Amino acid sequence: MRASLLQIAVDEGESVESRRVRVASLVREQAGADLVVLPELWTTGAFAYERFAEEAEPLEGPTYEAMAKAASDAGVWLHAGSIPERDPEGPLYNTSLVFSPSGELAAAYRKIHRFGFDKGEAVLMGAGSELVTVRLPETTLGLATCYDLRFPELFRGLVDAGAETLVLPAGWPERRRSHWTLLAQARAVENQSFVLACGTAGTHAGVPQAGHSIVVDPWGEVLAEAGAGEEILTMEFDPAKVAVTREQFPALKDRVLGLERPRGAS
Ligand SMILES: NC(=O)CCC(=O)C(=O)O
Repeated sequence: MRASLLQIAVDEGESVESRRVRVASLVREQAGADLVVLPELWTTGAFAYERFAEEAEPLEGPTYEAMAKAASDAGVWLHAGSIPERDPEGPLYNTSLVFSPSGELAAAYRKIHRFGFDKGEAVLMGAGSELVTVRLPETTLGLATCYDLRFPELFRGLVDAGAETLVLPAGWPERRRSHWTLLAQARAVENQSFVLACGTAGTHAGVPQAGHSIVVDPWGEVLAEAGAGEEILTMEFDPAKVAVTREQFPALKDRVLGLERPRGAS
């Protein structure tokens, strides 16, 4: 499979509308790829908390429309990163959208773990509660977003639901870049899955972004890694490697579920 990760620069000097048009055009240029991946909240920036409400869109809003069309124009599966979604009957959500090559919505995933502890996304957005997988002809995608990377149980749930390729849009800061690389490799090794993690470049809300989008194979080898700036990371990977790795080193079969708490713990 050929995948292109579009590591978009999110800077305040560019309006949301211009960036949307620019990104749609970059997606169109990926015709011939099987899968194109965009970062988290690339319209506003993942740390631009004060912009979430003003730029929030209904699920089928302007970003949805532009990305559905770009996916069908390019004839690619498109993980369109995430948008600040305005649910008419609820809070905002950090929602990822996946489109088929004909521009149909194949899946929407509301980020489960919100970042910020007692501020930012954690208080401004609602939490998703559903694991989401997407069947492509060559592999099954498991969806997660940015801070989710720190929660291995989510990825185990995705693997139990059939995921072989874990796709993670992010807006990860430069400050914690070492965690990004380490955790992407850990999720790949422990789940014997590909990890495609696409971050942003640039600086928004005063937070320099790490970039360094990364593709890791089920053995934990880094197949491709971007630099810090805006970049299109294109690479080929063989989805059959998941089954081979799981068969030759069947550690997933040795899981022990339902371990008891230590005696005396409440
Ligand atoms: N947008 C995010 O989820 C940021 C996550 C992050 O900075 C971290 O986990 O560290």
